[in-house]
Amino acid sequence: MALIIPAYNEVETIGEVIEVAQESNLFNEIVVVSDGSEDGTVKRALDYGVKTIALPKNLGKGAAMTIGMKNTLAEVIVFLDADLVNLREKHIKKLLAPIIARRADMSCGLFSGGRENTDFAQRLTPYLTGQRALRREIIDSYEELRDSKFGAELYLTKLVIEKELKVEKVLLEGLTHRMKEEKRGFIIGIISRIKMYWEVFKYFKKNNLSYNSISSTTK
Ligand SMILES: O=c1ccn([C@@H]2O[C@H](COP(=O)(O)OP(=O)(O)O)[C@@H](O)[C@H]2O)c(=O)[nH]1
Ligand SMILES: O=C(O)[C@@H](COP(=O)(O)O)O[C@H]1O[C@H](CO)[C@@H](O)[C@H](O)[C@H]1O
Repeated sequence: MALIIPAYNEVETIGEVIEVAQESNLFNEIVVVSDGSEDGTVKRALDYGVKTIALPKNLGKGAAMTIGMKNTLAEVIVFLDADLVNLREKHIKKLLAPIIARRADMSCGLFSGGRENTDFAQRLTPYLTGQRALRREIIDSYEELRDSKFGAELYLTKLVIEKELKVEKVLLEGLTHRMKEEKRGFIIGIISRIKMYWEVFKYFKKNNLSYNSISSTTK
């Protein structure tokens, strides 16, 4: 089992995410992909002795996830964002349980009871969550994932629709993340948020997805 953490300038939080994952002893491998970070993300990851790939420039979240997958042979993959706050071993166990028991092909972890604003965002768009576990065999196009940028979660959601995969939604109690406005300040945060939703929207349109089908995957 491998944990992949795509990370773009997440020095504040990545250490805690790696530490919890290491202490859980659940993973054979932890792969951090720094997506052109300019802060101390790479150094912080290396301090923990995990496999760390430092991309020289920012290629987008989908590319970081793809490069992470290409750097492990593990059959079961967990994706966690690097900006999580209050991550606990129980969250990782909950994400993995449906996959290990073969009840589901993918699990989607949703913030619950962490902070109202981050809970709210995930109630609104649960199919965009970055916290997932899956078997690598379900990925049918690394190129598509690589080029998807913030459409990466919609790519995974599209797989669920096309392949009629079984998804289990799990509540990750007390978990939250640093919002863009908290990481980058209000103005740059809002601009990054608009850019992110634009990338999600572009992927949605390009792939002729329907709101009903994507939202049905995390009902
Ligand atoms: O170009 C990017 C943007 C984000 N991320 C990572 O993807 C995860 C989810 O990103 P988020 O939605 O929090 O967006 P951000 O706030 O980083 O724009 C985090 O671990 C980010 O560091 C990435 O690897 N490359
Ligand atoms: O929660 C959300 O609405 C967005 C943006 O979160 P923040 O601006 O960082 O609070 O983040 C989600 O969507 C992204 C795009 O699909 C994913 O990459 C993130 O993992 C997910 O948390």
